[in-house]
Amino acid sequence: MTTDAVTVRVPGKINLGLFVGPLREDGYHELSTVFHAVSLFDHVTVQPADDWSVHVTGPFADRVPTDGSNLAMVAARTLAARRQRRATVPPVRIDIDKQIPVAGGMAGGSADAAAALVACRELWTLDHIENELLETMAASLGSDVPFLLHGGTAIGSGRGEQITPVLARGELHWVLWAGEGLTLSTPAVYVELDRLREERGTEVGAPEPPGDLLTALRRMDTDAVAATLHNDLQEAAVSLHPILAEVLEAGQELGARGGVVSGSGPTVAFLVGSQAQAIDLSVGLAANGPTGEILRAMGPVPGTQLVHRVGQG
Ligand SMILES: C[C@@](CO)(OP(=O)(O)O)[C@H](O)COP(=O)(O)OP(=O)(O)OC[C@H]1O[C@@H](n2ccc(N)nc2=O)[C@H](O)[C@@H]1O
Ligand SMILES: Nc1ncnc2c1ncn2[C@@H]1O[C@H](COP(=O)(O)OP(=O)(O)O)[C@@H](O)[C@H]1O
Repeated sequence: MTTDAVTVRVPGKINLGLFVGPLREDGYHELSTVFHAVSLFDHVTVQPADDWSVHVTGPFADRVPTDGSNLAMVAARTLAARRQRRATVPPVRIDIDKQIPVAGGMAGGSADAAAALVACRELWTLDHIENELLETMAASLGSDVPFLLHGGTAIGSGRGEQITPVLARGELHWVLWAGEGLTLSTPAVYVELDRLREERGTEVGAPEPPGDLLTALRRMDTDAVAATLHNDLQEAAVSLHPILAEVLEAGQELGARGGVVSGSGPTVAFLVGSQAQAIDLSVGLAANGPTGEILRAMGPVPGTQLVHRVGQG
């Protein structure tokens, strides 16, 4: 049977803990982060075509590039280059249903790259490309990409690309605030953190995995998780977009157990105790908080998953 189209589902992520070490010589910062995949999913479909192309639909589609810079396209071509050592592969048309906010600190581009790797491996029946090699390719595409292959809750170390799964029972309920048209560039936020640290003369040591957060996750104690949410990039994100301080305050006043900027932001993630509380908080934020899109999600959820394969033959 030949496969005509493959669809893969992939989640966005938030960082429950993000501890940033010193700037390394290669331009990256040493990290210790706790990634958490949440139930906002992009769907990426690949099918053979005459030319390479990307087509994006969904609420955030107008903010996503459809040229060769789209990370799903970069990923597919990276895998094709690998395959071409053995045989040529036809170009693919890539369709992305984009539900993860763009340039929001939820790794939507990285998610699409991870999905494209898995979808094209299936489409091109590259069974000899094992998960380990796929992870190496994922890391070459971006520091967040290996986590999106795994999903769940996991520690990221190195520059974030080395993944160790974390035991986390049960579910966490989230309300996400994504500023309409508000974006932040990841490198710009890291640069701002370095600037703030230099201004203050802060000594920066090697980042450590956060023991208190990991214990709270093992017990799935929502209040303890809320109390240990932490992001070293938050002050840099707030410095670049001061409205984020108002968003964090509004969420707390409206009943969130805890709140944190996700990754480099500007998406803000609020933790609540149940689905009912998530509905209450999202209604409150929509009515009384700073203007933004309010989304609800739960985590942890799995990483890339094959959801559909259409074949003939
Ligand atoms: C901040 C985080 C937290 O999970 O996520 P986002 O908020 O972007 O989703 C990540 O560290 C982002 O990872 P990702 O978006 O994959 O970044 P990459 O493409 O690897 O790197 C883009 C740029 O970010 C900076 N960078 C990234 C990772 C890292 N550990 N140190 C860095 O200084 C570097 O300037 C690098 O050139
Ligand atoms: N498939 C994609 N989805 C989203 N953004 C993409 C994609 N491919 C490339 N980009 C670019 O990557 C930038 C960062 O997007 P994203 O991964 O959503 O944010 P973040 O790094 O904050 O998590 C966007 O501004 C966009 O120009």
